[in-house]
Amino acid sequence: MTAALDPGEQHTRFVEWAEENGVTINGIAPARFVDRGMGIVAAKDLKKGDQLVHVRNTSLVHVALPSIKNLKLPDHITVHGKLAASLAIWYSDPSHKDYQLWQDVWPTQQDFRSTMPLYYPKAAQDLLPHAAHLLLTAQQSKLEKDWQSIRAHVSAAGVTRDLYTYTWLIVNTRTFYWSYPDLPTSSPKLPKKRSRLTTDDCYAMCPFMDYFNHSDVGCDPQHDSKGYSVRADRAYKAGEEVFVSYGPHTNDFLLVEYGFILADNTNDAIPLDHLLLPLLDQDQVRALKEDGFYAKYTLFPASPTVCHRTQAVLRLLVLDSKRYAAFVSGDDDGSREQGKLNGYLSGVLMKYSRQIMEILEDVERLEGVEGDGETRSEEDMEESGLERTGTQGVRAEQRDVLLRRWRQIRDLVNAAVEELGR
Ligand SMILES: C[S@@+](CC[C@H](N)C(=O)[O-])C[C@H]1O[C@@H](n2cnc3c(N)ncnc32)[C@H](O)[C@@H]1O
Repeated sequence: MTAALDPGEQHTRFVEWAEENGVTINGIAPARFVDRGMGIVAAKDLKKGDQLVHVRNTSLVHVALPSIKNLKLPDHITVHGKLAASLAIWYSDPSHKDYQLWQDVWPTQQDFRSTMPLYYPKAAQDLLPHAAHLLLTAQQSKLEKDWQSIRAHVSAAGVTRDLYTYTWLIVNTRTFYWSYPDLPTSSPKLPKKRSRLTTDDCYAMCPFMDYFNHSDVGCDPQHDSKGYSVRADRAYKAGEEVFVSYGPHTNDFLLVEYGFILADNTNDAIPLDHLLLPLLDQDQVRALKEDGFYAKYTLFPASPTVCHRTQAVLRLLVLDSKRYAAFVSGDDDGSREQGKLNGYLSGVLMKYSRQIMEILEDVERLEGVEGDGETRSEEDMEESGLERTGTQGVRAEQRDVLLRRWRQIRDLVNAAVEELGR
C-alpha cells in the first residue's frame, strides 16, 4: 500500500468549503501520494457499494452555469475553450472568490511543466512514442484554435496565453462527462436535441471528485439529474487509496492527456500503423480502403497479440489478393497460412525492437536540468506561450517517464515476437 501523506491545511479548508457547497463526503479524505500528487484515501474500512461522495448538480461547473453565461463569451468557441476561459478570468480576478479554495488545491503550473508533454522541450516531445506524438499534435492544435478564438475576449480581463494554457490543462485533466438534464435551456452553444449532443459538449468539473486518481480497475463515477457520485467498487481497508477509472485508456493516451502512465495497464496497446502502412503499395492501399481495413492496426499485450485488422493487412502483404479477399469476406478464417504471417510480422517487430533500443539511448542522452528548468522570466516568455519549452533543458521527470514508456513498448514488442514464434 502506498503511504497516504498529510495533505496540508489548504485541503482541510477546501473540504470544509466543499461540504458547505453541495458535496457529501462519506468515509474518504484527500491525501498526498508520492508521484501522483493528491488522491483519495479510505478514512475508514469501506464496504463494496458504499456511497463515498455525491456532488449536487448545482455544484458542478459547466457552460450552462449562470456565472459562466454572465461572462458573455462567444458561443462559437468549444465547451473546453469556454470553461478554460471562465476559469482563467476568475483566476486572474482577485475579487472573484467563489472558487478560490478549489483553485488553491489544484496542481500548479510547475507541476504541469514536469508532467504534461505539452510543456516538454521539443527534444523530449520528438522522442515521444508515435501514438503519443500524434495525440500531442492534435492537442496542440485544439489548444491553439481555442486560444485564437478567445484571446480577444479575455485579454482585457488580464488573461495571458500562459494562464489560459494552464486552465485549459486543468479542464483537460479534471473534467467529467455531463449530459445536461435540462438541455434545451442549458446554453445557446449546445444543441437543443439530446441526440445531437457530442462528447465534446459534455464537460463538467466536479469540485472534490476531481481528487480521485485513475486506475484501470477502479470505481465508476455515475451521474443523474441530481448530480455526480462515486460508490466503492470493492471493500477498502482504512488507509488504502481509492481510485476511479477515467476510461479504458492506453498509456500513450494517459501520458498526453493526463501526464502519467500506469506500471500495469490492462488497456494498454501499441498502434502498428507507422510500421505497416509504409510497406503497402498504392493498389494495396486502395483495396484496404475499399474494404474498410485501412489503418488502426494494433498490438496488444495479451493474446491474441494483434487485432483482426492487422491479420487482414498481413494477408495482403504476404499472400495473394485472393487469399486476402477470402479472409476479409469471412469465407476463410486464414489459419492455414498463419505461421507464414506470424514470421513476417515477427520480422517487422524485430526491426522495430532494434529501433527502440536506439531511441532508448537517445532518451538517456537527453540533457537534464536541475530544479524546475526555468531559464527565463515569465515576462520574457509571456507572448511566446508554448514556444518557451522548445529551448529549455529536459527535466528528470520527463526523461524518466519517456524511459519507462519506451521500456514498456520494448517489452511488449519482444513478448509479441516470442508469442508469434511459438
Ligand atoms: C483528476 S486529477 C486527480 C488529482 C490529482 N492527482 C491532483 O493532485 O489534484 C488527474 C491528475 O492526477 C494525476 N494522476 C491520476 N491518476 C494517476 C496515477 N494513477 N498515477 C499518477 N498520476 C495520476 C495526473 O497528474 C492527472 O492529470
